Amino acid sequence: MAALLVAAGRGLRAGDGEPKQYRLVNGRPVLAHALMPFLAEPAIERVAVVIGEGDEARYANAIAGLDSARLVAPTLGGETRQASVRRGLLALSRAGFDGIVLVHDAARPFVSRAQISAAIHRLGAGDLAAIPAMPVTDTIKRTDTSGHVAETPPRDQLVSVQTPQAFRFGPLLEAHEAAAAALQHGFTDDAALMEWAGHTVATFRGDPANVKLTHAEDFLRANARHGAVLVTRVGTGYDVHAFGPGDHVWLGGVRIGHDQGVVAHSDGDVGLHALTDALLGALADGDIGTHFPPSDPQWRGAASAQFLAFAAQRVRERGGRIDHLDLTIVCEAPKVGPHREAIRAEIAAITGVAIGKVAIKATTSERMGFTGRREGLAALATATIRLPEED
Ligand SMILES: Nc1ccn([C@@H]2O[C@H](COP(=O)(O)OP(=O)(O)OP(=O)(O)O)[C@@H](O)[C@H]2O)c(=O)n1
Ligand SMILES: C[C@](O)(CO)[C@H](O)COP(=O)(O)O
Repeated sequence: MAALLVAAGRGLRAGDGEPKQYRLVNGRPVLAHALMPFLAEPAIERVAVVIGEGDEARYANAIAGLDSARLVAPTLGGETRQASVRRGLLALSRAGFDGIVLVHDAARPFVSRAQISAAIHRLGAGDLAAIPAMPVTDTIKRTDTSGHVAETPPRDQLVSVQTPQAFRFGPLLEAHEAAAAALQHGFTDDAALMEWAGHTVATFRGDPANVKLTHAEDFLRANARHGAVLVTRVGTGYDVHAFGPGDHVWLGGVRIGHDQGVVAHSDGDVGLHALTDALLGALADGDIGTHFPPSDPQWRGAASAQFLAFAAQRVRERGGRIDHLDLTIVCEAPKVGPHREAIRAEIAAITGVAIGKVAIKATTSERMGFTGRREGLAALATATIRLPEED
Protein backbone atom coordinates (compact mmCIF):
# COMPACT_ATOMS: atom_id res chain seq x y z
CA MET A 1 0.00 0.00 0.00
CA ALA A 2 1.22 3.52 -0.83
CA ALA A 3 0.23 7.07 0.06
CA LEU A 4 0.65 9.79 -2.54
CA LEU A 5 0.58 13.36 -1.23
CA VAL A 6 0.25 16.13 -3.78
CA ALA A 7 2.16 19.24 -2.75
CA ALA A 8 3.01 20.91 -6.06
CA GLY A 9 0.42 23.70 -5.95
CA ARG A 10 1.33 27.36 -5.60
CA GLY A 11 -1.42 28.23 -3.11
CA LEU A 12 -2.45 31.35 -5.00
CA ARG A 13 -5.75 31.70 -3.14
CA ALA A 14 -3.86 31.73 0.16
CA GLY A 15 -2.10 34.97 -0.85
CA ASP A 16 1.51 35.97 -1.40
CA GLY A 17 4.44 34.24 0.24
CA GLU A 18 5.47 30.64 0.71
CA PRO A 19 3.31 28.00 -0.99
CA LYS A 20 0.71 27.12 1.63
CA GLN A 21 1.90 23.54 2.19
CA TYR A 22 5.19 24.96 3.52
CA ARG A 23 3.64 27.58 5.82
CA LEU A 24 3.56 26.89 9.53
CA VAL A 25 0.55 25.73 11.49
CA ASN A 26 1.28 25.59 15.18
CA GLY A 27 4.99 25.93 14.43
CA ARG A 28 5.25 23.09 11.91
CA PRO A 29 4.93 23.07 8.07
CA VAL A 30 1.48 22.06 6.79
CA LEU A 31 3.07 19.30 4.70
CA ALA A 32 4.73 17.78 7.79
CA HIS A 33 1.36 17.70 9.60
CA ALA A 34 -0.21 16.00 6.57
CA LEU A 35 2.59 13.44 6.26
CA MET A 36 2.85 12.31 9.88
CA PRO A 37 -0.32 10.16 10.14
CA PHE A 38 0.60 8.36 6.89
CA LEU A 39 4.14 7.70 8.13
CA ALA A 40 2.66 6.34 11.35
CA GLU A 41 0.31 3.87 9.59
CA PRO A 42 2.05 0.45 9.51
CA ALA A 43 -0.04 -0.80 6.53
CA ILE A 44 1.49 1.88 4.29
CA GLU A 45 4.81 0.66 2.87
CA ARG A 46 5.80 3.77 0.99
CA VAL A 47 4.87 7.43 1.08
CA ALA A 48 5.48 9.50 -2.06
CA VAL A 49 5.22 13.28 -2.31
CA VAL A 50 4.76 15.33 -5.48
CA ILE A 51 6.44 18.72 -5.14
CA GLY A 52 6.72 21.87 -7.23
CA GLU A 53 9.76 22.73 -9.28
CA GLY A 54 12.10 24.84 -7.15
CA ASP A 55 10.56 23.58 -3.88
CA GLU A 56 13.31 21.05 -3.18
CA ALA A 57 14.83 23.00 -0.27
CA ARG A 58 11.40 23.76 1.21
CA TYR A 59 10.55 20.08 0.98
CA ALA A 60 13.81 19.04 2.67
CA ASN A 61 13.10 21.53 5.46
CA ALA A 62 9.50 20.28 5.86
CA ILE A 63 10.46 16.63 6.26
CA ALA A 64 13.47 17.29 8.52
CA GLY A 65 13.00 15.38 11.74
CA LEU A 66 10.23 13.11 10.40
CA ASP A 67 10.65 9.34 10.31
CA SER A 68 11.61 9.17 6.62
CA ALA A 69 12.31 5.41 6.29
CA ARG A 70 9.24 4.89 4.07
CA LEU A 71 9.42 8.24 2.25
CA VAL A 72 10.52 7.77 -1.36
CA ALA A 73 12.28 10.50 -3.38
CA PRO A 74 9.85 13.28 -4.36
CA THR A 75 8.50 13.63 -7.89
CA LEU A 76 8.03 16.95 -9.68
CA GLY A 77 4.38 17.92 -10.25
CA GLY A 78 2.52 19.46 -13.16
CA GLU A 79 0.36 22.48 -13.95
CA THR A 80 -2.79 21.13 -12.28
CA ARG A 81 -3.58 18.86 -9.38
CA GLN A 82 -4.68 16.23 -11.89
CA ALA A 83 -1.33 16.44 -13.71
CA SER A 84 0.55 16.24 -10.40
CA VAL A 85 -1.31 13.12 -9.28
CA ARG A 86 -0.63 11.52 -12.68
CA ARG A 87 3.09 12.21 -12.39
CA GLY A 88 3.14 10.73 -8.90
CA LEU A 89 1.31 7.61 -10.08
CA LEU A 90 3.69 7.18 -13.02
CA ALA A 91 6.68 7.42 -10.67
CA LEU A 92 5.15 4.77 -8.39
CA SER A 93 4.48 2.59 -11.44
CA ARG A 94 8.09 2.95 -12.64
CA ALA A 95 9.18 1.84 -9.17
CA GLY A 96 7.11 -1.34 -9.66
CA PHE A 97 4.27 -0.42 -7.29
CA ASP A 98 0.87 -2.08 -7.48
CA GLY A 99 -1.79 -2.39 -4.80
CA ILE A 100 -3.83 0.26 -2.99
CA VAL A 101 -2.91 3.92 -3.20
CA LEU A 102 -4.26 6.68 -0.97
CA VAL A 103 -4.16 10.07 -2.68
CA HIS A 104 -4.11 13.01 -0.28
CA ASP A 105 -3.86 16.81 -0.52
CA ALA A 106 -0.81 18.15 1.31
CA ALA A 107 -3.05 21.14 2.05
CA ARG A 108 -5.14 19.00 4.46
CA PRO A 109 -2.95 18.91 7.58
CA PHE A 110 -5.66 17.60 9.94
CA VAL A 111 -6.08 14.17 8.40
CA SER A 112 -6.38 11.61 11.19
CA ARG A 113 -5.16 8.03 11.56
CA ALA A 114 -8.86 7.09 11.82
CA GLN A 115 -9.61 8.60 8.38
CA ILE A 116 -6.68 6.75 6.82
CA SER A 117 -7.85 3.54 8.41
CA ALA A 118 -11.44 4.14 7.23
CA ALA A 119 -10.21 4.67 3.65
CA ILE A 120 -8.20 1.44 3.72
CA HIS A 121 -11.06 -0.59 5.19
CA ARG A 122 -13.72 0.80 2.86
CA LEU A 123 -11.64 -0.16 -0.16
CA GLY A 124 -11.00 -3.56 1.32
CA ALA A 125 -14.71 -4.30 0.82
CA GLY A 126 -14.01 -4.95 -2.86
CA ASP A 127 -14.45 -1.51 -4.39
CA LEU A 128 -12.05 0.17 -6.83
CA ALA A 129 -12.42 3.59 -5.25
CA ALA A 130 -13.55 4.92 -1.87
CA ILE A 131 -13.68 8.55 -0.79
CA PRO A 132 -14.52 10.46 2.41
CA ALA A 133 -17.78 12.38 2.09
CA MET A 134 -19.58 14.85 4.34
CA PRO A 135 -23.30 15.64 4.04
CA VAL A 136 -23.72 19.32 3.14
CA THR A 137 -25.52 21.49 5.64
CA ASP A 138 -26.07 24.54 3.41
CA THR A 139 -28.57 24.45 0.59
CA ILE A 140 -26.56 24.21 -2.63
CA LYS A 141 -27.64 26.02 -5.81
CA ARG A 142 -26.39 25.79 -9.35
CA THR A 143 -26.12 29.20 -10.96
CA ASP A 144 -25.96 30.18 -14.61
CA THR A 145 -23.32 32.40 -16.20
CA SER A 146 -25.29 35.54 -15.28
CA GLY A 147 -25.24 34.57 -11.59
CA HIS A 148 -28.93 33.65 -11.44
CA VAL A 149 -30.05 30.42 -9.79
CA ALA A 150 -30.60 27.73 -12.39
CA GLU A 151 -31.35 24.80 -10.10
CA THR A 152 -31.64 23.68 -6.46
CA PRO A 153 -30.52 20.03 -6.34
CA PRO A 154 -32.08 17.97 -3.51
CA ARG A 155 -29.76 18.35 -0.55
CA ASP A 156 -30.15 14.83 0.78
CA GLN A 157 -28.17 13.52 -2.20
CA LEU A 158 -25.33 16.04 -1.93
CA VAL A 159 -22.03 15.53 -0.14
CA SER A 160 -18.75 17.41 -0.13
CA VAL A 161 -15.72 15.20 -0.49
CA GLN A 162 -12.26 15.22 1.02
CA THR A 163 -9.02 13.28 0.80
CA PRO A 164 -7.47 10.75 1.42
CA GLN A 165 -9.19 9.02 -1.48
CA ALA A 166 -8.37 5.30 -1.77
CA PHE A 167 -8.00 3.49 -5.11
CA ARG A 168 -6.83 0.26 -6.66
CA PHE A 169 -3.62 1.48 -8.26
CA GLY A 170 -4.00 -0.07 -11.75
CA PRO A 171 -7.51 1.26 -12.53
CA LEU A 172 -6.61 4.73 -11.19
CA LEU A 173 -3.47 4.97 -13.33
CA GLU A 174 -5.42 3.72 -16.37
CA ALA A 175 -8.12 6.35 -15.78
CA HIS A 176 -5.46 9.08 -15.55
CA GLU A 177 -3.77 7.87 -18.73
CA ALA A 178 -7.08 7.68 -20.58
CA ALA A 179 -8.03 11.20 -19.46
CA ALA A 180 -4.64 12.57 -20.55
CA ALA A 181 -4.98 10.86 -23.95
CA ALA A 182 -8.51 12.29 -24.34
CA LEU A 183 -7.24 15.77 -23.33
CA GLN A 184 -9.60 15.77 -20.35
CA HIS A 185 -7.73 17.99 -17.93
CA GLY A 186 -10.46 19.52 -15.75
CA PHE A 187 -10.93 16.94 -12.98
CA THR A 188 -10.71 18.45 -9.51
CA ASP A 189 -10.40 15.12 -7.70
CA ASP A 190 -9.34 11.59 -8.62
CA ALA A 191 -12.75 10.09 -7.87
CA ALA A 192 -14.19 12.23 -10.69
CA LEU A 193 -11.66 10.65 -13.05
CA MET A 194 -12.75 7.18 -11.97
CA GLU A 195 -16.41 8.14 -12.51
CA TRP A 196 -15.50 9.44 -15.97
CA ALA A 197 -13.78 6.10 -16.68
CA GLY A 198 -17.02 4.30 -15.78
CA HIS A 199 -16.10 3.01 -12.32
CA THR A 200 -18.23 3.05 -9.21
CA VAL A 201 -16.93 5.14 -6.34
CA ALA A 202 -17.86 4.19 -2.77
CA THR A 203 -18.03 6.72 0.05
CA PHE A 204 -17.34 6.60 3.75
CA ARG A 205 -17.92 9.28 6.34
CA GLY A 206 -15.43 12.15 6.19
CA ASP A 207 -14.19 14.20 9.11
CA PRO A 208 -15.30 17.84 9.60
CA ALA A 209 -11.84 18.59 11.03
CA ASN A 210 -10.12 17.45 7.83
CA VAL A 211 -10.39 20.83 6.10
CA LYS A 212 -8.33 21.93 3.12
CA LEU A 213 -6.38 25.12 3.80
CA THR A 214 -7.25 27.31 0.84
CA HIS A 215 -7.45 30.98 1.88
CA ALA A 216 -5.19 33.08 4.15
CA GLU A 217 -7.81 33.16 6.92
CA ASP A 218 -7.91 29.34 6.96
CA PHE A 219 -4.47 29.49 8.58
CA LEU A 220 -5.78 31.52 11.51
CA ARG A 221 -8.59 29.04 12.05
CA ALA A 222 -6.11 26.18 11.60
CA ASN A 223 -3.85 27.50 14.32
CA ALA A 224 -6.80 28.01 16.64
CA ARG A 225 -8.23 24.57 15.87
CA HIS A 226 -4.86 22.99 16.37
CA GLY A 227 -4.93 24.22 19.93
CA ALA A 228 -2.41 26.99 19.32
CA VAL A 229 -3.00 29.84 21.74
CA LEU A 230 -2.62 33.23 20.09
CA VAL A 231 -0.70 35.68 22.22
CA THR A 232 -0.58 39.44 21.78
CA ARG A 233 2.75 40.95 20.80
CA VAL A 234 3.57 44.63 20.37
CA GLY A 235 6.32 46.24 18.28
CA THR A 236 7.41 49.82 17.83
CA GLY A 237 9.09 51.57 14.91
CA TYR A 238 10.70 54.95 14.38
CA ASP A 239 12.06 56.65 11.26
CA VAL A 240 13.30 60.06 10.18
CA HIS A 241 14.27 61.61 6.87
CA ALA A 242 15.82 64.99 6.15
CA PHE A 243 14.13 67.34 3.71
CA GLY A 244 15.99 67.93 0.45
CA PRO A 245 15.30 69.18 -3.04
CA GLY A 246 11.96 68.14 -4.55
CA ASP A 247 8.28 68.96 -4.84
CA HIS A 248 6.57 66.18 -2.87
CA VAL A 249 6.92 63.71 -0.03
CA TRP A 250 5.47 60.22 0.41
CA LEU A 251 3.65 59.78 3.71
CA GLY A 252 1.78 56.61 4.60
CA GLY A 253 1.75 55.53 0.98
CA VAL A 254 0.21 58.82 -0.22
CA ARG A 255 2.03 61.34 -2.45
CA ILE A 256 1.70 64.79 -0.90
CA GLY A 257 2.76 67.92 -2.77
CA HIS A 258 5.31 69.97 -0.81
CA ASP A 259 7.95 72.61 -1.46
CA GLN A 260 10.66 70.06 -0.60
CA GLY A 261 11.33 66.35 -1.02
CA VAL A 262 13.24 64.00 1.29
CA VAL A 263 16.77 62.64 1.11
CA ALA A 264 16.38 58.84 1.02
CA HIS A 265 17.49 55.67 -0.69
CA SER A 266 13.89 54.51 -1.24
CA ASP A 267 10.89 56.82 -1.63
CA GLY A 268 11.61 57.98 1.94
CA ASP A 269 8.15 57.29 3.37
CA VAL A 270 8.81 57.62 7.11
CA GLY A 271 5.29 56.45 7.95
CA LEU A 272 5.52 53.16 6.09
CA HIS A 273 9.10 52.61 7.29
CA ALA A 274 8.09 53.06 10.94
CA LEU A 275 5.13 50.70 10.48
CA THR A 276 7.32 48.10 8.78
CA ASP A 277 9.74 48.19 11.70
CA ALA A 278 6.87 48.02 14.20
CA LEU A 279 5.58 44.81 12.58
CA LEU A 280 9.06 43.30 12.32
CA GLY A 281 9.63 44.28 15.95
CA ALA A 282 6.46 42.48 17.04
CA LEU A 283 7.72 39.42 15.16
CA ALA A 284 11.29 39.78 16.54
CA ASP A 285 12.32 39.43 12.90
CA GLY A 286 15.08 42.00 12.41
CA ASP A 287 14.31 45.41 10.99
CA ILE A 288 13.68 47.03 7.63
CA GLY A 289 17.44 47.23 6.92
CA THR A 290 17.85 43.51 7.58
CA HIS A 291 15.41 42.62 4.84
CA PHE A 292 15.93 45.58 2.48
CA PRO A 293 19.56 46.73 2.94
CA PRO A 294 20.12 50.36 1.87
CA SER A 295 23.37 49.16 0.27
CA ASP A 296 21.33 47.07 -2.21
CA PRO A 297 20.77 49.07 -5.43
CA GLN A 298 17.48 47.29 -6.12
CA TRP A 299 15.79 49.34 -3.36
CA ARG A 300 16.89 52.70 -4.83
CA GLY A 301 13.72 54.78 -5.21
CA ALA A 302 11.63 51.75 -4.19
CA ALA A 303 8.00 52.25 -3.23
CA SER A 304 7.86 51.63 0.52
CA ALA A 305 4.48 49.91 0.21
CA GLN A 306 6.36 46.74 -0.68
CA PHE A 307 8.32 46.87 2.59
CA LEU A 308 5.14 47.12 4.64
CA ALA A 309 3.36 44.48 2.55
CA PHE A 310 6.33 42.17 3.15
CA ALA A 311 6.16 42.64 6.93
CA ALA A 312 2.39 42.05 6.94
CA GLN A 313 2.91 38.87 4.96
CA ARG A 314 5.55 37.71 7.47
CA VAL A 315 2.89 37.98 10.18
CA ARG A 316 0.46 35.85 8.13
CA GLU A 317 3.13 33.29 7.28
CA ARG A 318 3.73 32.75 10.99
CA GLY A 319 0.02 32.03 11.46
CA GLY A 320 -0.58 35.44 13.02
CA ARG A 321 -2.83 38.43 12.46
CA ILE A 322 -2.49 42.18 12.75
CA ASP A 323 -4.80 43.57 15.42
CA HIS A 324 -3.97 47.28 15.22
CA LEU A 325 -1.59 49.77 13.59
CA ASP A 326 -1.00 53.17 15.16
CA LEU A 327 1.13 55.79 13.40
CA THR A 328 2.20 59.24 14.57
CA ILE A 329 3.80 61.63 12.08
CA VAL A 330 5.88 64.52 13.43
CA CYS A 331 6.47 67.55 11.19
CA GLU A 332 5.67 71.24 10.90
CA ALA A 333 4.70 70.78 7.26
CA PRO A 334 3.15 69.40 5.15
CA LYS A 335 -0.18 69.28 6.95
CA VAL A 336 -1.19 65.67 7.46
CA GLY A 337 -4.84 66.20 8.49
CA PRO A 338 -6.25 66.66 4.97
CA HIS A 339 -4.62 63.36 3.93
CA ARG A 340 -5.42 61.34 7.04
CA GLU A 341 -8.25 59.25 5.56
CA ALA A 342 -6.35 58.59 2.33
CA ILE A 343 -3.35 57.40 4.37
CA ARG A 344 -5.52 55.14 6.54
CA ALA A 345 -7.09 53.62 3.43
CA GLU A 346 -3.71 53.09 1.81
CA ILE A 347 -2.19 51.40 4.88
CA ALA A 348 -5.29 49.21 5.27
CA ALA A 349 -4.99 48.15 1.62
CA ILE A 350 -1.24 47.43 1.84
CA THR A 351 -1.50 45.37 5.02
CA GLY A 352 -4.88 43.76 4.37
CA VAL A 353 -6.32 44.90 7.72
CA ALA A 354 -9.64 46.68 8.21
CA ILE A 355 -9.43 50.47 8.07
CA GLY A 356 -10.93 50.63 11.57
CA LYS A 357 -7.70 49.08 12.85
CA VAL A 358 -5.47 51.80 11.39
CA ALA A 359 -4.91 55.01 13.39
CA ILE A 360 -3.07 58.05 12.00
CA LYS A 361 -2.08 60.94 14.23
CA ALA A 362 0.07 63.96 13.50
CA THR A 363 1.78 66.56 15.60
CA THR A 364 4.28 69.36 15.27
CA SER A 365 7.16 69.58 17.71
CA GLU A 366 6.33 73.18 18.58
CA ARG A 367 9.18 74.52 16.43
CA MET A 368 11.73 72.69 18.60
CA GLY A 369 14.31 70.22 17.39
CA PHE A 370 15.02 69.18 13.79
CA THR A 371 11.36 68.70 12.90
CA GLY A 372 10.54 72.05 14.50
CA ARG A 373 13.22 73.73 12.39
CA ARG A 374 11.63 72.12 9.29
CA GLU A 375 14.80 70.15 8.57
CA GLY A 376 12.96 66.87 8.16
CA LEU A 377 10.11 64.71 9.30
CA ALA A 378 9.75 61.76 11.67
CA ALA A 379 7.28 58.97 12.37
CA LEU A 380 6.63 56.63 15.28
CA ALA A 381 4.53 53.50 14.98
CA THR A 382 3.10 50.80 17.19
CA ALA A 383 1.90 47.47 15.81
CA THR A 384 -0.20 45.04 17.83
CA ILE A 385 -0.34 41.53 16.44
CA ARG A 386 -1.38 38.06 17.58
CA LEU A 387 0.90 35.06 17.03
CA PRO A 388 0.68 31.39 17.97
CA GLU A 389 2.13 31.07 21.46
CA GLU A 390 5.01 28.69 20.75
CA ASP A 391 6.20 30.83 17.82
N1 LIG B 1 -0.48 21.86 -9.92
C1 LIG B 1 -0.87 21.44 -8.71
C2 LIG B 1 -1.95 22.04 -8.03
C3 LIG B 1 -2.29 21.57 -6.78
N2 LIG B 1 -1.58 20.57 -6.21
C4 LIG B 1 -1.90 20.13 -4.86
O1 LIG B 1 -3.25 19.75 -4.76
C5 LIG B 1 -3.77 20.04 -3.46
C6 LIG B 1 -5.12 20.74 -3.54
O2 LIG B 1 -4.99 21.85 -4.38
P1 LIG B 1 -5.30 23.35 -4.01
O3 LIG B 1 -5.86 23.48 -2.66
O4 LIG B 1 -6.06 23.93 -5.14
O5 LIG B 1 -3.81 23.95 -3.95
P2 LIG B 1 -3.15 25.04 -4.86
O6 LIG B 1 -3.26 24.70 -6.30
O7 LIG B 1 -1.79 25.20 -4.30
O8 LIG B 1 -4.02 26.33 -4.51
P3 LIG B 1 -4.47 27.52 -5.46
O9 LIG B 1 -5.49 26.93 -6.40
O10 LIG B 1 -5.06 28.51 -4.50
O11 LIG B 1 -3.24 28.03 -6.14
C7 LIG B 1 -2.71 20.85 -2.73
O12 LIG B 1 -2.09 20.04 -1.77
C8 LIG B 1 -1.77 21.27 -3.84
O13 LIG B 1 -0.41 21.42 -3.41
C9 LIG B 1 -0.53 19.97 -6.89
O14 LIG B 1 0.11 19.08 -6.36
N3 LIG B 1 -0.19 20.42 -8.15
C1 LIG C 1 -9.40 16.89 -4.03
C2 LIG C 1 -10.25 17.89 -3.26
O1 LIG C 1 -9.59 18.26 -2.08
C3 LIG C 1 -11.54 17.19 -2.85
O2 LIG C 1 -12.36 18.08 -2.17
C4 LIG C 1 -10.56 19.14 -4.07
O3 LIG C 1 -11.34 18.83 -5.18
C5 LIG C 1 -9.30 19.89 -4.49
O4 LIG C 1 -9.69 21.08 -5.16
P1 LIG C 1 -8.65 22.24 -5.43
O5 LIG C 1 -9.36 23.31 -6.17
O6 LIG C 1 -7.53 21.61 -6.17
O7 LIG C 1 -8.26 22.75 -4.08
